[in-house]
Amino acid sequence: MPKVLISDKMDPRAAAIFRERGIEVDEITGQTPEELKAIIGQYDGLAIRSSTKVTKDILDAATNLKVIGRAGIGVDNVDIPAASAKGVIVMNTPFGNSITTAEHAIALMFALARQLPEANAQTQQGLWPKNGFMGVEVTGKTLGLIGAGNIGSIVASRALGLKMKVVAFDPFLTPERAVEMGVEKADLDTLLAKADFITLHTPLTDQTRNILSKENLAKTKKGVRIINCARGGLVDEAALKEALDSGHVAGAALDVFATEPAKESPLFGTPNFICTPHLGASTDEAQVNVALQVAEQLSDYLLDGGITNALNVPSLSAEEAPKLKPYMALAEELGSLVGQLEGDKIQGVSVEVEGHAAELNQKPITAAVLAGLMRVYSDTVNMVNAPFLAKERGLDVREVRHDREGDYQTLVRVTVKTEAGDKSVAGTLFGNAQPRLVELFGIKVEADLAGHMLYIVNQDAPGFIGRLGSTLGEANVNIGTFHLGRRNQGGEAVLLLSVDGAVSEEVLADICKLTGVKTVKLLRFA
Ligand SMILES: NC(=O)c1ccc[n+]([C@@H]2O[C@H](COP(=O)([O-])OP(=O)(O)OC[C@H]3O[C@@H](n4cnc5c(N)ncnc54)[C@H](O)[C@@H]3O)[C@@H](O)[C@H]2O)c1
Ligand SMILES: O=C(O)CC[C@@H](O)C(=O)O
Repeated sequence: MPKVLISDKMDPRAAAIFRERGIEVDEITGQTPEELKAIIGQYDGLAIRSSTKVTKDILDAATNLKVIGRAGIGVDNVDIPAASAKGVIVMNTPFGNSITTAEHAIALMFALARQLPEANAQTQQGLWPKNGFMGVEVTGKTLGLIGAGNIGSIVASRALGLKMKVVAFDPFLTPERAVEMGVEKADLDTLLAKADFITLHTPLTDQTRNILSKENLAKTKKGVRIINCARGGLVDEAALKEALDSGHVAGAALDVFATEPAKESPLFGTPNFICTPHLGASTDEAQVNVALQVAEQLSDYLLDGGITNALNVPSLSAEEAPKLKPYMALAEELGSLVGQLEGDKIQGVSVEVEGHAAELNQKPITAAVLAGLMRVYSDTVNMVNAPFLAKERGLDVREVRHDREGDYQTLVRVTVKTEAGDKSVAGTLFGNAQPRLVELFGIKVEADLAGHMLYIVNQDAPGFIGRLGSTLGEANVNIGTFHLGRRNQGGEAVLLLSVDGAVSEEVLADICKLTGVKTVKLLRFA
């Protein structure tokens, strides 16, 4: 039974789902990194929000971990490259808290426009400050939207409902989508010059870090109000403090800070500055959404191999997973075969699919080929880290999908590029389920790739099989299955034999000495 750890505070429905689906679950929150490190090795899955920092150090201790699920959007608390290198899938729940976060941005915009927190505080102090809080309307004002993805587009729709104009800066926003959203697409400088309010909705990347820098803040309209419910680090906090103090920026609301938890900040106490402690996603509705979603996603993967919302591996729906499973087994066997036969000589890999295979999602098939191929180098390779390892080794990976009708109803072909030329193996599924090799380096040969196998290339000649049988028999090596193919009569022949156990170096050397033998190799399949 797979075991999952919930290490951040999460709606109890997440644990209930794991249990209902037959997964053992522990809920242990508030651990130090050392405490987490001590127990993480027991778990197949880890469900987190933003408090748990999944560092390389934690991942190194996570010897059984297969999947991390973030109940939320941002995954900056997970070392994704380290997870990928370990073959651990990282998933998030990209839509469950979008409305809630967009509403928080709108709430902060109104709080700034009418100085609600300070007016509330002074009223409750008995000051009745009727003349101290002259606000501004949002109607007719321009909202500058930096980042027009899930949350940004919801904010835009709400702002349009409030009769605001919306100007959006997002390099990935197409003109068609901008029209559909009812916003004006602009470059950053135009947005900065036009906006009465600016709201940020991008991830924190090298391009977005300090996107509201001192220089860019200086380009904004005097009296602008700024809202950040996305990620700390998008706004230069020191420059914002200066701009608030000088009155150039009339107000700023931050839900997120460059360092969190933000226990101190030069911004604290600044007039017209308001903040919340990363509450963007904190509503009952959003927390139920993300908890349910993360539990279902982790369960799908751990129980059926379904992959949804993964950030480091192609998605694979729970409906696709059972159809793809035998193909992935076939792909892994073909990858393993070429990996064992050609190993270091491989410079590039092409994965072709035809027939029924061409109707499927090819990415997982390719990833499985690479996993089989790269396993020659490491036992810990799986379809998550194999594409990264292949890239690290500089392998050129290509995918080809054929519409043509071939000899087989379904076929996966793996061709590796070597200095000696391209070499190709192909396989099919018997009865839609049973992987079977059908071609090996241009020679038709039918074989199940399983257990210990002997690969022999020899000159086709009478008497060879008898001599080989005797050599193996004398060495007490039992032959399970025997598959033979040849290019033409008297030409090069290929033999694939399954044998009951490993064959010693001495026996391999004896086979090498048999007349006509060109190559002998012991192969190992799962
Ligand atoms: N405060 C919270 O509690 C909270 C809750 C949920 C999400 N978030 C954060 O909100 C942010 C947005 O989330 P989302 O779901 O809308 O993400 P998203 O991926 O749907 O949208 C992000 C948008 O930013 C755009 N973008 C990327 N680089 C850009 C750049 N250099 N300049 C301008 N735009 C750029 C992308 O094209 C994309 O459209 C994320 O950082 C997320 O982590 C915060
Ligand atoms: O879990 C939270 O409270 C914050 C979530 C938010 O930052 C996100 O990126 O989804």
